[in-house]
Amino acid sequence: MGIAVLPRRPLNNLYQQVRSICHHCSRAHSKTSQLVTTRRDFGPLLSRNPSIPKPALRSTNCFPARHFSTTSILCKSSKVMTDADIESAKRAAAAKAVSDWFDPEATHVGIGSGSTIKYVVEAIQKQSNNPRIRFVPTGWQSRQVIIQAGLTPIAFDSLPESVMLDIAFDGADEVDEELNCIKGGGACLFQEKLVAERARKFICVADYRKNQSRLLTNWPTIPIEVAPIAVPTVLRSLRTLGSTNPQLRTTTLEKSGPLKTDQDFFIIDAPFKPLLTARDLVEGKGKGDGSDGTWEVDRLCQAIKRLTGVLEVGIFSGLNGIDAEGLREKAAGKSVPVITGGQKPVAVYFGMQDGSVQQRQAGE
Ligand SMILES: O=C[C@H](O)[C@H](O)[C@H](O)COP(=O)(O)O
Repeated sequence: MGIAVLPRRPLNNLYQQVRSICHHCSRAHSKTSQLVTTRRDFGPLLSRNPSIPKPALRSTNCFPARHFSTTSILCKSSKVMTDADIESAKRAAAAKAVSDWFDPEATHVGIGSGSTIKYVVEAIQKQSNNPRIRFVPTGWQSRQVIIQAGLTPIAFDSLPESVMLDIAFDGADEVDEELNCIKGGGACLFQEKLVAERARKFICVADYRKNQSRLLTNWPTIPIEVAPIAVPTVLRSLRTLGSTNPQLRTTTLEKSGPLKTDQDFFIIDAPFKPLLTARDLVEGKGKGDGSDGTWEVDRLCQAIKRLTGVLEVGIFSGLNGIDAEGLREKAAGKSVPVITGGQKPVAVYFGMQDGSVQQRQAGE
């Protein structure tokens, strides 16, 4: 099941905006369709909607369901998905991704953050007990997952200059058909981008809810990591770029104030209209530079990144590891800047509702 929200309306009006679409039949549900929801996912966003009630069966037309992990929508033609089903989907995708891409003889492996990555580490553990592999975490939680699995972490800034990671695995909040990703739903994005760019190949693992043709279809906002002192300026600038209601992310405990990242920075969540792909630009579906209200993924990422006070943007776009390697080979021996790996995954694995795993590779 997926939830779509009418674009360009303030987040606090979501009660009026939500409509639901069945991933299985791709039709909007009637007003009598019901959801079972849980507060487990999207926690940071809940703080902006303190009046959100406890998990319950509710009518889809009065519930901000896209800010929750939707565990079932009672549609005749669709499988009812429980939390356990979604976790199984993540585990299946992780197992397949690791089996296809993890080399037990690797020396350095990047490990992302979030709820899916623990299944990746679980699958790695089953495949290898090679003590020589060093695992590079992307934040505090990621490091804990590595340590608890009995694997050996190495800090990103301890990597020898010449070392590139053999591979990096990570999750995503949404992936489009060109494999651009939104990341940072769990407030990790800066270190994830460092690690993805340092890897020869980045492999993304997610469940079916993240599989969308365009970014900002189901996931509502772009997470942006910002220096605390710059928050008001960046919020203003984001509005001029076309984000209707960018919000500083707070913790679920209101008195704790803004949520802090691993760098002690803040996160702004900025909604935009669904983003164009590079192909959309070629097909003339919009200018993609904000001037006509449309943004192409990579251009929006660059425009936000240029704002003073922004540490990093939760859009992973541009080159992937294979593209970057091609450029490195072309540049060999020439005095050009070092080209690191790409931000985009070379392959994405989605755990599907029916228990299967759908794989999408760059260039398909
Ligand atoms: O900030 C968190 C990271 O970008 C995660 O990789 C992303 O939010 C996906 O997380 P999950 O695997 O929990 O869906």
